[in-house]
Amino acid sequence: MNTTKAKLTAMMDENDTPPTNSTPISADSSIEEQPQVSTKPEQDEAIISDSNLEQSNSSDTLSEGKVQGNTDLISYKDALPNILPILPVANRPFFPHQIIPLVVEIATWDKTIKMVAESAHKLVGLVLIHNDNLEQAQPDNFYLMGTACRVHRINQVAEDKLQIVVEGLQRFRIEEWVSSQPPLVIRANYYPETRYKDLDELKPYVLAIINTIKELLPLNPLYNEELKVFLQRFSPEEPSPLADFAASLTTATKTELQDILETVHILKRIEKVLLLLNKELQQAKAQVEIRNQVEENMEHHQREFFLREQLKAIQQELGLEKDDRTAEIDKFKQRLEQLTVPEAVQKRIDDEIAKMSVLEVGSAEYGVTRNYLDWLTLLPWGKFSADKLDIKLARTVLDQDHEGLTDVKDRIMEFLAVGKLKGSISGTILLLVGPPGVGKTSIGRSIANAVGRTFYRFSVGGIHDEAEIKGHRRTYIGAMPGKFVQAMKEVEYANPVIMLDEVDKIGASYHGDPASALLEVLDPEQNVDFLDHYLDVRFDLSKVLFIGTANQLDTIPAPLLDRMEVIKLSGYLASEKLQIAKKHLLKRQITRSGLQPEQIIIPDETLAILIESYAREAGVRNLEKQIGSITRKSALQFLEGTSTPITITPDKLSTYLGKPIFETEKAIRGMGVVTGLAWTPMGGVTLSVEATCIHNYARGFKLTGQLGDVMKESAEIAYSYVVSQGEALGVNKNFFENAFIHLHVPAGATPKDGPSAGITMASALLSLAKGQTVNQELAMTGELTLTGQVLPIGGIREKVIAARRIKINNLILPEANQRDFDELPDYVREGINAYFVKEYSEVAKLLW
Ligand SMILES: Nc1ncnc2c1ncn2[C@@H]1O[C@H](COP(=O)(O)OP(=O)(O)OP(=O)(O)O)[C@@H](O)[C@H]1O
Repeated sequence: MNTTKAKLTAMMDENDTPPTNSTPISADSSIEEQPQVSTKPEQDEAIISDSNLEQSNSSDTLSEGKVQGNTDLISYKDALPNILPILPVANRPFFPHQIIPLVVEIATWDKTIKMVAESAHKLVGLVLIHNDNLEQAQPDNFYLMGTACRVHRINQVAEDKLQIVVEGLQRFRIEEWVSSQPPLVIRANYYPETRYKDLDELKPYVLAIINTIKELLPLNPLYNEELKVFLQRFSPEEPSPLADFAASLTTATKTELQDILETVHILKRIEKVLLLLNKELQQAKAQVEIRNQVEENMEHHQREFFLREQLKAIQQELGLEKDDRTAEIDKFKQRLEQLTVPEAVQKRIDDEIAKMSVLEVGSAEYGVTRNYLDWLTLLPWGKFSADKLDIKLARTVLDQDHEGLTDVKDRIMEFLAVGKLKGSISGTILLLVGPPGVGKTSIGRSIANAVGRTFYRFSVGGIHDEAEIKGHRRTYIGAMPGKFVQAMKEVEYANPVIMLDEVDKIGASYHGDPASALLEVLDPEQNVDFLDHYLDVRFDLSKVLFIGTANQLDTIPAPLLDRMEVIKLSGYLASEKLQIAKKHLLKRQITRSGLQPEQIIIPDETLAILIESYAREAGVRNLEKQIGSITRKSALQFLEGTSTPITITPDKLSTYLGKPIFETEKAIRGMGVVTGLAWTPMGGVTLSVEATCIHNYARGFKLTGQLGDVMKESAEIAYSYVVSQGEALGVNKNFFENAFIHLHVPAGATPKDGPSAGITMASALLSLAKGQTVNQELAMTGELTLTGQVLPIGGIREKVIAARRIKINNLILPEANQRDFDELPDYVREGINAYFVKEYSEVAKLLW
């Protein structure tokens, strides 16, 4: 033995105790790093020869190993020494049939290995310990039964480790401790291996073991190797090694295995081993089943994956659809190529695409993400149409589309001119105010045409929920962006003309305040960074030209109105309507009915009567409808056989349109009746204020006609004024003493309000009190104060037009409104005698 090795002592590495690396389940790993052991130790490497074994004390052997009955006992040939050095093994006992490489710690076991190496028999006992701590291998820690082994080879495998190859020979019991400190030495009592020849009793058991091992073989391929090694050394009919071998194959616990080692009685041992083997078989089968299931699942997934990949490849090859997700994502990416997306938005899009690539197709969240990406990529980020800003062209477009409206067109041209100088027409919010059908929408459309922008129109009237403007958060089911983002998607450019209809009818409710949300959208300070709740990224609305329309200003929230540039359209005179009808409406309706212009003639005279009797409102929408009825009916006549052009003379109007809707409007005349002028969102109207004395028993004053608070107060002021100033105005001193007066403003079903009928009501009372009918063809408007001052009122243009309609040419107007009147176009003022008054006394003089 060389010096190094002589110095070495051996111990069992704590990881080395399981039988071989073929053990089905082993808690240790280092064993697998051990070299494979050949069944026959190689002589040239052997350090210890197996010759010259000492004779054992055969008288010490126990008879437990003998099977009772007609057993032909053959003792194991080797005689073994009484005094034996031992090494501890952890985790599993070592069985007599096994050959195994063990690694031992030099520091602890060098003396033991030296002792073995220097002995003639080269034997060592391997004994299982209770606590598996090889460093604390004290006598009381050892089980009592172990296996005597021959050491075949010793190799140094590391600085501090030796490997020894051992072959199990015989069971022994520790009889006595000779040395309880390393090297540990005991006196052994052996249980020699016995051959049980022709023992019929054992045969079925042996067969049972063999069959169970056979069953185990296909379940765990590692058993094959073990079995091969075993069969090279033993006949399968030798029950004792077979039982030990079978036990060593199992994954039974340490104590179960030690129990097998300690059961010397062969039949009992075989029974115990069979139990362990069966348990092992069940476990192995269960494991195989689980493995099969897992494999099956994996195969299923793999197959699916494989097929999907193949399908994708084929589709791509054929240029067919890609899978939905890839196709969608590609679509989004393609859209982005045309756009200039802000960085923050691009980041959001990237994040969402990444999310979409991992979500399960068909899951709710996938749908939400896809919709969101759809919106994000459909908006016209950085996409603008070029403004024309050609002033001449704009004028031409406006003139082509609209008759009259000179002042409105002028305002718009001014606006465009400023835009041209500034280089941008955005930032201003126009508001077109006027009665229905006067051309607000069509003016807006013409502006868009003139500057070459896309036009989008929607009504904000009746919006009660802020979310309609700013969108719902994506967490809502069915969430949508607000109207403005929807509009942007629709128009495909980030600088359209957006027309907001019915700004005066925007509502407020418990769902937030739509008016302030609208303000946020319109305000140039805020709309650069407009944040829609759904979109959740900012969109620049500052390049949009917003045009609002409304019938009146009163109901528009002040902060909103403040930011708007108001352009008023005040309804048309009959003469204007005639021109509009001739130049625009008639042509349009003839084309729509499929007629040729020469097939139908509607003379001016007929149009004038049509306007007077069927379409008297401020706008021209109803006029257009009536013309449409005539052209459609004419078209039918052509289809029914008429071949000559149809001329619609005035007398034929009732055949086409039925009875006239309006009787010729005349001012009602009489004592206590005075014609007033009023403004309504539908245009100007005339109204006759009536006063009468119900009785003379008691003084009193009564009002009817659906009057609002302001108008009621205005009536009371008129009454107080006339009563208090009665004498000065020429009223009989006692007239009001006992008179119960009733003042009524027709039409009784129409709600009215405002102070502008003050002088009219006072005049009605005065007429009644004086018993004098007022001058014919006189109409008036003006607010009255208690001291008789006449204050200015609004809607002069509408009121003048209304007066003209009923052919009243003498008007009494507040002096403060003279400028408004003077600014009216000549054709509106034509033939009107306006009397401007400052005090009621002046009115009184004009009445008779
Ligand atoms: N001055 C005009 N010249 C030519 N056509 C006109 C003129 N004014 C109105 N029209 C025509 O009358 C019809 C009604 O006009 P439009 O729809 O613009 O009215 P509106 O003021 O927007 O009404 P509403 O307030 O009800 O929406 C349209 O067909 C329009 O072209």
